[in-house]
Amino acid sequence: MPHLYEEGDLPGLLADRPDPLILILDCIQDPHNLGACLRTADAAGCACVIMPKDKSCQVTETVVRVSCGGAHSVPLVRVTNLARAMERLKELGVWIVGTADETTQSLYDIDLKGPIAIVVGAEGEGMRRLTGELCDFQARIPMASSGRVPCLNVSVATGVSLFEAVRQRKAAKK
Ligand SMILES: C[S@@+](CC[C@H](N)C(=O)[O-])C[C@H]1O[C@@H](n2cnc3c(N)ncnc32)[C@H](O)[C@@H]1O
Repeated sequence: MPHLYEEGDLPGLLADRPDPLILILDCIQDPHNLGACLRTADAAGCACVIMPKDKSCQVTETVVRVSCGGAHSVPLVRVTNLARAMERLKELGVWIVGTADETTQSLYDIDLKGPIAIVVGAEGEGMRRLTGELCDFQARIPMASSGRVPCLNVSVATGVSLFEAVRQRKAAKK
C-alpha cells in the first residue's frame, strides 16, 4: 500500500532529514508519467512527493505497476491546496525550484545541495501560474538547439532534475 500523508504531516516527515530532497508534481495527468516520477523519486532518495489531492495524480494500479514499488516506498503527501503546501515548505526552510523549458536560468547553475523541492508541471500546460509564482527559482534543462521538440517528457525532466541534485550532493561529500 502507498504511504499516504497530508500537508499537516510535512514537519514530521522532514524532521530527521537535514537537507531533504522533495518532488512536487503539479497536476501530472498520465498514469505512466506519474508512475515513472514516483519510481525516480524513490531512486533519488526523496523525503516525500507532494501532489494535489484531486482527479489528477490518482495513485491507480497502473501508477503503482509503472512505479516498480516506488509508489509503495516514497511517502506521498496529497494536498488539497498545493500553494499552501508550498508556503508551508518555505516556512520549514525548503527552497523551491520550478522547472520550465521556457525560462533562462540553467538548472546546472543552481545549488541543489540544501533543503530543496523540485516542481514539475503538467504534460500540456506545464506548472500552473500560481505554482510558478511561488517558486524561489525557475530553471530549465538545456536542450540541443538542433532538436525539434520544444520540451522533455515530464518524467524525463524529473529524472534529470532529481539526479542533478543527487550528483551535486555526492560531489559535495568527496
Ligand atoms: C511536457 S512539459 C510541459 C511543457 C509546457 N509547454 C510548459 O510550459 O512547461 C512538462 C513538464 O516537464 C518539465 N520540463 C520539460 N522540459 C523541460 C526543460 N527543458 N527544462 C525544464 N523543465 C522541463 C517541466 O516541469 C514541464 O512543466
